[in-house]
Amino acid sequence: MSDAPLNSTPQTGETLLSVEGLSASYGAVRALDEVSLNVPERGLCAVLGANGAGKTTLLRTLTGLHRATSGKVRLAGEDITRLPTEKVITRGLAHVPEGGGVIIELTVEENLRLGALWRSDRRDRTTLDEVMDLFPPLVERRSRPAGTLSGGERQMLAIGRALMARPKVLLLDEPSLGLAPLITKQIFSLLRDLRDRTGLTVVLVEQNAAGALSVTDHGFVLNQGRVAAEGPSDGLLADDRTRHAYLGF
Ligand SMILES: Nc1ncnc2c1ncn2[C@@H]1O[C@H](COP(=O)(O)OP(=O)(O)OP(=O)(O)O)[C@@H](O)[C@H]1O
Repeated sequence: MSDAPLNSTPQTGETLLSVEGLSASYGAVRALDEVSLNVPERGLCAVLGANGAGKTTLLRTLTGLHRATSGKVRLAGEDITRLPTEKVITRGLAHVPEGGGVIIELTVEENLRLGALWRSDRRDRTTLDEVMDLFPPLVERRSRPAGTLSGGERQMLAIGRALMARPKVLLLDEPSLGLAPLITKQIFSLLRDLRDRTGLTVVLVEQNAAGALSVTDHGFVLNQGRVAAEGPSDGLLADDRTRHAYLGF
């Protein structure tokens, strides 16, 4: 999506994000153990698993916030495994952390502008207007402090801020956390619309496995730092063994 307008039409694509044998540890705790997965261009993928399965560590390692002990991460064919986080962002990976991380004292617009800080080009205004178009509820709240927004609106703002960097891939860590079921559903549909309208590639980390599988195309299930199952989301939803063993429903 980096140079295309935010409303360009999606087409099917090849592998955009490739993870090969990725391992990461916290001291003696091996949080990721040879994780391999491929995310296609314009894919909408879920990464699922119980508490402590390694989902957050996977996202943090992809974006250079945590160092891999071995393995490779490639974005559009380029090895980004050892790049510092700011370079990973400029290459096209944007990360919405758990809780969104918006700054409540700043206005909606100021939060959005922060997302463009790492961009090398200076088309701030175009991107701000494009992002506002994607999230109509943010337009009328543009000058209000982010602290006055509802939980769902804050999550929208966090997503919008990540889009300001014009990413190729959007990584989201548990956007449903703390949201009511109806709002969670709206955020999940919004991600799907975003992918459909802009061609963005989305990786959605979730503990709400049923909700995430109902909106994504493909799912990866982590268990104790390893990929325990993967496949089309509707297949995983129908797979009793995987659901009972790893997804808790
Ligand atoms: N800062 C840390 N220091 C030590 N161990 C950690 C740290 N962060 C995570 N871990 C451990 O690494 C493993 C993977 O944790 P991670 O947070 O990646 O899992 P998760 O699937 O995101 O879980 P959750 O859904 O609870 O966030 C767990 O065993 C966890 O206890």
